[in-house]
Amino acid sequence: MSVKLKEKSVHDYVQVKMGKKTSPIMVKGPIIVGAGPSGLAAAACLKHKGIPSLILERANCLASMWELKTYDRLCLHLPKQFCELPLMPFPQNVPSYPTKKQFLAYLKAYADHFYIKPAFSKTVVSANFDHRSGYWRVKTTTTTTTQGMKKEESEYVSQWLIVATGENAEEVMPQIEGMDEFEGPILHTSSYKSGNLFCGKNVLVVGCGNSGMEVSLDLCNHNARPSLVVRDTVHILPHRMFGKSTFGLSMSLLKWFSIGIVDKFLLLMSHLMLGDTAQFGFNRPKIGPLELKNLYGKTPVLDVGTLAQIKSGKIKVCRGIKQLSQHQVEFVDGKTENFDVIILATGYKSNVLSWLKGSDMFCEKDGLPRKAFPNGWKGENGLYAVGFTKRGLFGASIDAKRIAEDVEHCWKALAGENIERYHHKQVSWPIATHSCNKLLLNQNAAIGAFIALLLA
Ligand SMILES: Cc1cc2nc3c(=O)[nH]c(=O)nc-3n(C[C@H](O)[C@H](O)[C@H](O)COP(=O)(O)OP(=O)(O)OC[C@H]3O[C@@H](n4cnc5c(N)ncnc54)[C@H](O)[C@@H]3O)c2cc1C
Ligand SMILES: NC(=O)C1=CN([C@@H]2O[C@H](COP(=O)(O)OP(=O)(O)OC[C@H]3O[C@@H](n4cnc5c(N)ncnc54)[C@H](OP(=O)(O)O)[C@@H]3O)[C@@H](O)[C@H]2O)C=CC1
Ligand SMILES: O=C(O)C(=O)Cc1c[nH]c2ccccc12
Repeated sequence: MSVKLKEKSVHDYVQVKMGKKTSPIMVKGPIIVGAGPSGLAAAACLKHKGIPSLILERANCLASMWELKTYDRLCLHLPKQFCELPLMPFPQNVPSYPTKKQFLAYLKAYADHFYIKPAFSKTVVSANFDHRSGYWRVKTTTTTTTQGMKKEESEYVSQWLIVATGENAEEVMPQIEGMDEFEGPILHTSSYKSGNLFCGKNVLVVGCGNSGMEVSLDLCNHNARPSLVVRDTVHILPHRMFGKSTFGLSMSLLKWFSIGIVDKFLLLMSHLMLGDTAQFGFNRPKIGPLELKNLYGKTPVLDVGTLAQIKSGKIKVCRGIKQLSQHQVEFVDGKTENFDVIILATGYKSNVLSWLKGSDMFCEKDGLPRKAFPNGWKGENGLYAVGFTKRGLFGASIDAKRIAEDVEHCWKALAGENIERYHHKQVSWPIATHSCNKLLLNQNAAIGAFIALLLA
């Protein structure tokens, strides 16, 4: 059964002032942290089941990682059917590998379709489960610049908390000896837009994941002189094989063959199509590409033309960095070279541990769920995680569907006890006198204040 609810925006939530203290904002349905693809997918799956939710987002736009932290030439590496969110496919006129702009347009249409209206500029700074009340208490700060810098603090309360802040929430900024002495700019790929700013410059790109490889190619196409730091082993695969996407082909093969066999096939094809990558400085890991992704989440590089530029000598490959000085970089093999700019393509990390308190669902080492895929989505006390599977957008969609189903069980229990009253007596929804809730919850201000008192 799905329960139709009146649409609500964050402005409809009740906030009660009690003296100087602002009362918590009671949220109907789950609080979702993050308005990226994962948060949107979770909100849409819930909405589809008639369950409202509230997304808290630190940026002032949807999918801020895609909007603000990606380079101009970025396209999805995987075909669109592996990147669509639940319940709404990409439009047919979008190409197989959507551009960043097309992907963002799809996400906007998705949010509009499901009437998802996140609360923007709300950075979640802490989330605690209150065992007394059985509710999650989520604190945010808002920084507004309209009347100078103004910091506002708010608290939101719900019995469900869905973490959707992503595997790429913060940049990994390595500490390299002599970094302070280097006189040129040092930037992370999250602030790199295009090679046109670097024409004629010697640029060192640190890190050879998909970002580092593609940024090196972009620099090359804009007549900069890139060098790429490769400190460890990496799998490079052709982006396409037999006119099909390597990823899509692998997924089809995995239906029939073991991961070991598919990996052997991928390595053979890669050798035939790209040659021995070790000759160009890319030693392959001992574990095959799909197995490595599966076990450790390390994504193989899907080559979109970088290797050809390396073969032609337009992009140089260097070993790990030993230290930096004013203009120079010394590598671990003793070589030194002058550079104008350093671009850190050193990846990203989760930020969950910095704000989620009192839960051991996430591992202290990497801020990802402790339980391996496909079980990482569910924690204790109404806590969920979406988009931490190391399986890209496809993994996020799987999580979102599971979470919505799980919340629905509890929501239905709620509905079962209140549906009669909702329909016949026209009271506001939900009035929670049910097994999942430990508190009476209404959106009316007086009860809001009462709960605020309990929580204080
Ligand atoms: C360059 C790049 C390209 C990629 N391409 C692909 C691809 O082609 N296919 C694929 O499947 N995957 C791809 N990925 C993987 C990527 O992780 C997903 O595409 C996707 O963005 C993940 O969505 P998400 O919502 O989990 O995280 P994000 O998109 O990172 O969204 C998380 C949101 O949470 C917000 N947030 C973080 N902390 C807080 C806080 N404390 N309070 C409030 N809000 C907060 C952030 O501002 C952000 O808007 C790519 C990743 C990168 C970096
Ligand atoms: N079009 C697309 O679909 C694209 C997708 N992506 C995805 O975005 C995610 C992030 O990718 P990306 O930004 O490349 O990050 P990754 O984490 O995939 O790669 C980071 C790279 O930096 C290296 N590195 C880290 N620290 C250092 C250091 N101190 N010195 C030298 N090298 C270092 C890592 O090496 P090591 O392995 O040794 O730690 C690794 O090669 C991935 O999932 C990727 O697939 C990215 C770009 C395009
Ligand atoms: O871009 C990413 O990081 C992704 O997670 C997408 C992805 C999931 N599984 C893969 C296997 C090979 C290449 C990319 C991916």
